[in-house]
Amino acid sequence: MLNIADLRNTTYDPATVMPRAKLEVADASAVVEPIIDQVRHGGATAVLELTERFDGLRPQTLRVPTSAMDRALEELESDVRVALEESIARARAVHDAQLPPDTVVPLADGARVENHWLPIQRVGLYVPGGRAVYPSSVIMNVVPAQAAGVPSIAVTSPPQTDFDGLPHPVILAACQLLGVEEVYATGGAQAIAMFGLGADDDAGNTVCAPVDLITGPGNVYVAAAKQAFLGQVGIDAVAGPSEILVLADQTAHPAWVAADLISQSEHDPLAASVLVTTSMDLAEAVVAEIEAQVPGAVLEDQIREALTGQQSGALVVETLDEAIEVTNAIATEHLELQTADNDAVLEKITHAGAVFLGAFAPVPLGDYSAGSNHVLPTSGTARFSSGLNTVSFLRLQQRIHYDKTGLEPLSKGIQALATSEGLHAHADAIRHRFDEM
Ligand SMILES: NC(=O)c1ccc[n+]([C@@H]2O[C@H](COP(=O)([O-])OP(=O)(O)OC[C@H]3O[C@@H](n4cnc5c(N)ncnc54)[C@H](O)[C@@H]3O)[C@@H](O)[C@H]2O)c1
Ligand SMILES: N[C@H](CO)Cc1c[nH]c[nH+]1
Ligand SMILES: [Zn+2]
Repeated sequence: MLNIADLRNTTYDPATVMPRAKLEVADASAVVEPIIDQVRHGGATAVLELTERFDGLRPQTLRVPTSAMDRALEELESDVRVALEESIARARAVHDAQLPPDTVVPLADGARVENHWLPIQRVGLYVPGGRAVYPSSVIMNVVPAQAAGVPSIAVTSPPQTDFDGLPHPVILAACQLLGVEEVYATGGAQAIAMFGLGADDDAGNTVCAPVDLITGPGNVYVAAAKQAFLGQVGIDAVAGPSEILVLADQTAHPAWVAADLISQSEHDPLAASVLVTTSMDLAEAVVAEIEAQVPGAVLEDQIREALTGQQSGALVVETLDEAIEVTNAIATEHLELQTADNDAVLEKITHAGAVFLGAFAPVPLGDYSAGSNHVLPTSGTARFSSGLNTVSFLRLQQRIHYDKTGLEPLSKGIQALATSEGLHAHADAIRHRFDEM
């Protein structure tokens, strides 16, 4: 089911050896443009109509009523509650530690600059709910926003047929545990449009106020809609399907590697599961394990489609350095290191959204409870971006404090620079303060 490519004694390009699945974002953009337009003109009623069209059911109200939120928490199974609370506590510890300190930089007498971090004022957090529902993504979006001090947090997730057109009750309960009261029952591009534009009811009352930043993972329609708002509203990332790469040598445990590769493939038929190894014996054992573990899996069809796609496979290379080079070139969302000396390999890893070290740090640990964030850069964007974190919800404001003593020694130099740029009014603004014009 997982194809093995033997790259030993061959010439290959690490950058193209493992192509990603083709994501039809352009096609999805054509679908989402009219959806966004409809929300722009029709507000909350349009969001409800579109929800009915794409999710097959119309929520009674777009905003989830408080009574439903309370009920979800009351009815939450105790083992799930305990696990959510543990996951929240660990995520809080990690995300609170990401809060950068303000700094004051004295530069000369009467001259200092301060670096001051400000929270984004209002954020809209998307929690997927199509093929699967993701209460864990509530935690991964809300906790960093709260760590950053965001005062206004709204969450949205698609309505579920089995739950009266409300988002999944565990999603609502997770919101309750986190103290988030503003929750909407809509998904897809219409949810992103609601956040980006705001939505009023037919009488002109605000149902959802527009947000300053939209974060959270989602399918290709969610990604295309986020892309459409780029530049108008902050966007964390335009996410692609989930990805795992396991870099392993002969010391790895084949059944566990196989299970980890299968785990991420159940997210999406386009999910990427890749093994990069120096051991043909391991590659063959992992493939045999996959053949044994997949039949009968709950999401077997989806798993098979993902594992047999061009984006998934096992690559056998000659040396550990080659394995590291291929891994860095792929720049995967999740990287597992399962080698005899993971710390030495880690030193050479430059590109990966998050790195999981050793046999007892599998990706599902990070998906739920490690404390790290599971909203991570996909599609090779780990080359230039980070996973969702506390700083994603902050803006750096530089505060410039100069008095006359501070400005005077720079006066002539600024005038010279401004004149060299042909910007004489800039020079004059300085000159006015020290010379008669
Ligand atoms: N990176 C992460 O942290 C992370 C976490 C969880 C999930 N994910 C990924 O998020 C994705 C979730 O996708 P999903 O589909 O399950 O849920 P989703 O909530 O992203 O999308 C469901 C919505 O898509 C809309 N939709 C469906 N078909 C449509 C169509 N033909 N035209 C217009 N709109 C349509 C519907 O409105 C529906 O509510 C998966 O790819 C998963 O791998 C990523
Ligand atoms: N692996 C996903 C991110 O790619 C996150 C997730 C949530 N629940 C389970 N998994
Ligand atoms: Zn996962």
